[in-house]
Amino acid sequence: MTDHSTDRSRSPAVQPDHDTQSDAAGDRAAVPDDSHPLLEVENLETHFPITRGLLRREVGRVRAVDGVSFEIRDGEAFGLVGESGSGKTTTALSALRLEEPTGGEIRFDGDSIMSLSGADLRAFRRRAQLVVQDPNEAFNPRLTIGQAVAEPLALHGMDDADRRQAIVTDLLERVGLSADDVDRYPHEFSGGEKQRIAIARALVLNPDLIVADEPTSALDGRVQSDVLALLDELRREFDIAVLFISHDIDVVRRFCDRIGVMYLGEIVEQGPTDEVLEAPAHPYTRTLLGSVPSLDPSDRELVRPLTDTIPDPSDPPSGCRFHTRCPELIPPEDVDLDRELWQTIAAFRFTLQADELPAAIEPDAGTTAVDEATVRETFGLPSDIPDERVDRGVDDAVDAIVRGDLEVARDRLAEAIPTVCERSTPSDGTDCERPVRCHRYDPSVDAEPLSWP
Ligand SMILES: Nc1ncnc2c1ncn2[C@@H]1O[C@H](COP(=O)(O)OP(=O)(O)OP(=O)(O)O)[C@@H](O)[C@H]1O
Repeated sequence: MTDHSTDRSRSPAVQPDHDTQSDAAGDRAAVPDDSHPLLEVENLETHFPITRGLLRREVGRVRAVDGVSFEIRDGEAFGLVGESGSGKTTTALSALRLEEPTGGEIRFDGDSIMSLSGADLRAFRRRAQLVVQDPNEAFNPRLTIGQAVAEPLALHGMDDADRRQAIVTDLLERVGLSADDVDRYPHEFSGGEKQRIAIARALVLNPDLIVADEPTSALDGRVQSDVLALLDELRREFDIAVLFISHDIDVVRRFCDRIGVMYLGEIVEQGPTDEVLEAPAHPYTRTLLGSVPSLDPSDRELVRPLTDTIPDPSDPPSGCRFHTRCPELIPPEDVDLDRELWQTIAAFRFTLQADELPAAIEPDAGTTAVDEATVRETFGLPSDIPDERVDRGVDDAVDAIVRGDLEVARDRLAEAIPTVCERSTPSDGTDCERPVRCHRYDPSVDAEPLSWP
């Protein structure tokens, strides 16, 4: 692998131009589209085996990351956003080979890092640094922060102690601490200060890429904002690319040039931050935002998933992984119900499937058997549905619930309302100007793409 770090004149000891702005939002055009791809992730897969017994026989796999592709250009901030468990951290750790990918390809500065080892892997790690969520994890309590920040320099062969000291004090001042702090210990600093020191430590080897995994989520509001502004300022000063992990859309909005939205191990939508957040195309992105943006804030349409249960990544739903929660689930071609009724019936089906049973109809909750009226009322189901097949399926399912046979209820609904979203796996659709993994953007599927005001 070629080491370009010496080509670059952004050693921490060099004074860069301080005339930068701390809020990323105003300066997104700073990364030209044709700039160099620094990190290329292609079809990345990281599965964790689930084992049983003394012989640790493999009985399944957690598909934490399952076919993820993105790239980050020089100096660009790319964010991964999604609910807890969607695979953001595993993607970030895999990109650094701190977690071993089980498939796919990762290139850094044009070279594959998949089979690096020994000195080559160390050289790569020098250029790609990690900042973790909890700054307490980042420090050995027995080392002063001066020693902690200098440690990577010594490990990578800088023997000159005076030079190390000069770089460390310079960096500490840049992150808002004082040169006098070098002899103090981690416990003497607040959480926000420790995260600043962790950032100084990540910068000390003059990296090209920083992977920041929820770097501010352990901090309070104001401190969070200051640390974020610092990270943003430094990445611009030193022209560092950042892979930024967060479940907080507002943080990502402020910091990232482009984002990828993750759900159950996949990126379902990616593109420039403003475009994705102002015109979210994937139904999952809309549920993450909680509403569809509108020019008139009083006209915002609230968007909620059909069910709250995130499926198990060791057994993800077939077809589109979001289909069990998707408010835009595509009805069968021959079914023509109004949108609200269709959503009610789909929510009925997937609530039963997820075992999210409301207390009123839990089979073992009450002393009296549940009756049909209660089931219909609980799920908001009308007594008559203007589609014969769906009406019969819902009737059968309601009867089965009254008998306490949930298995039959689930089967009847699955038969009555099949959907392409469950049957086939979406590719990144072509009816949208950016990659969106949803059947609604597949021209061969009979369904309207989503629009926004
Ligand atoms: N070492 C591991 N062994 C088995 N399963 C794992 C391991 N690490 C992560 N997982 C599982 O992989 C899935 C993705 O986890 P990951 O931490 O990457 O998600 P995340 O989006 O970063 O969530 P969070 O925001 O909660 O950290 C989860 O189901 C998690 O339980």
